[in-house]
Amino acid sequence: MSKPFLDRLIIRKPDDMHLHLRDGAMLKAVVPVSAASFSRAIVMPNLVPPVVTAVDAERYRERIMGAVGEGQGFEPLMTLYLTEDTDPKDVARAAASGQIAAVKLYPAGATTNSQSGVRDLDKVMPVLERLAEIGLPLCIHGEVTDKAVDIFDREKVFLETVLSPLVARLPNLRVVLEHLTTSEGVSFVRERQKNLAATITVHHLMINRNHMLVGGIRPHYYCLPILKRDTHQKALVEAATSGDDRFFLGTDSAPHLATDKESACGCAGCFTAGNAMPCLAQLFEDEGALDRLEGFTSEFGARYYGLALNNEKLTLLRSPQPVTQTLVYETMNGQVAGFDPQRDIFWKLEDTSEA
Ligand SMILES: NC(=O)N[C@@H](CC(=O)O)C(=O)O
Ligand SMILES: [Zn+2]
Ligand SMILES: [Zn+2]
Repeated sequence: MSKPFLDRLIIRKPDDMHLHLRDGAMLKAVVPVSAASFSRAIVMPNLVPPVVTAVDAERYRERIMGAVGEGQGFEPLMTLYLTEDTDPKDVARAAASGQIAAVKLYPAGATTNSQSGVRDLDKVMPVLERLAEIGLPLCIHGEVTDKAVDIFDREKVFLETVLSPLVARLPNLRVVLEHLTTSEGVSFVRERQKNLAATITVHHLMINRNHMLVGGIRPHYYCLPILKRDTHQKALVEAATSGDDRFFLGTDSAPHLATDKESACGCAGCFTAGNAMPCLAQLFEDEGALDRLEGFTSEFGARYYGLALNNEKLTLLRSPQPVTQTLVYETMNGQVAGFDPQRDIFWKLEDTSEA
């Protein structure tokens, strides 16, 4: 028997556990896009200059709130950018006052605006020890930066040479391995009993490196960690749709101006905030796992971070025809390309703009 046909899906409003909102004109353009689908977001601190102190985070939070659209609700959950000069006492104070939800570790040079990140893990050990004591999560961009390591292997090598010894040394440190891209990463998370979870992005679930490189190079799919081969994509889909609560959504929606990506040396990042939820509804439906979407997008992340679940709802509608995706977003400084999932998406957000 065929499954009952659903044309409306109402779920607890999602949280985006990994999001880039930038600043200035870009911030104004992208905050309302995220707020349409998400109640809360873990906001990445890789601005220029980075969000390093509690005061930086507080000011940034205010700028974000100033960009939330009329009638929208949105709660930014702030993070601090870990540097080799970060003071453990400052972090503990900011955590105790509720100003931050996590600290973010960027290996220096690994990704966009990571120059101020960590070169020598020993230098930040006092901060990590304090995080383990107070139970504040450490979000990690898990790639090595060694020039000798192939870009497609950088996550796997990070797990072996950095994360494995780190979690052995600090078993009480609550880690979020961000934007997981490999089957090795999926296994690594599954094998640990506690204090390790991973975010998975929409783009790593929907596409693989062939979509980026076959028939022409598509700069809007260039992101870090770089898209891997389809076997890894399949492992991520399996993890995300399995109902295992150690895997949850972090879109890593990372807007750059189109001109900065369509370039001889283009920026890394995919802007997925606008159609993240319709894409995921399609993916979970195609996998026969629509009943597991809500856990992945709206429950597992909140629980890992020790947050109450959202009470608001998000309604997704299924249309009989594929829905045209928004591929161009305007900002005061230029255009940003929306994510093209390269497959038919029948789901869309309910339009709540009319009274
Ligand atoms: N993911 C990306 O490709 N880019 C992110 C940085 C990051 O999350 O690594 C960005 O800030 O542009
Ligand atoms: Zn990253
Ligand atoms: Zn990111």
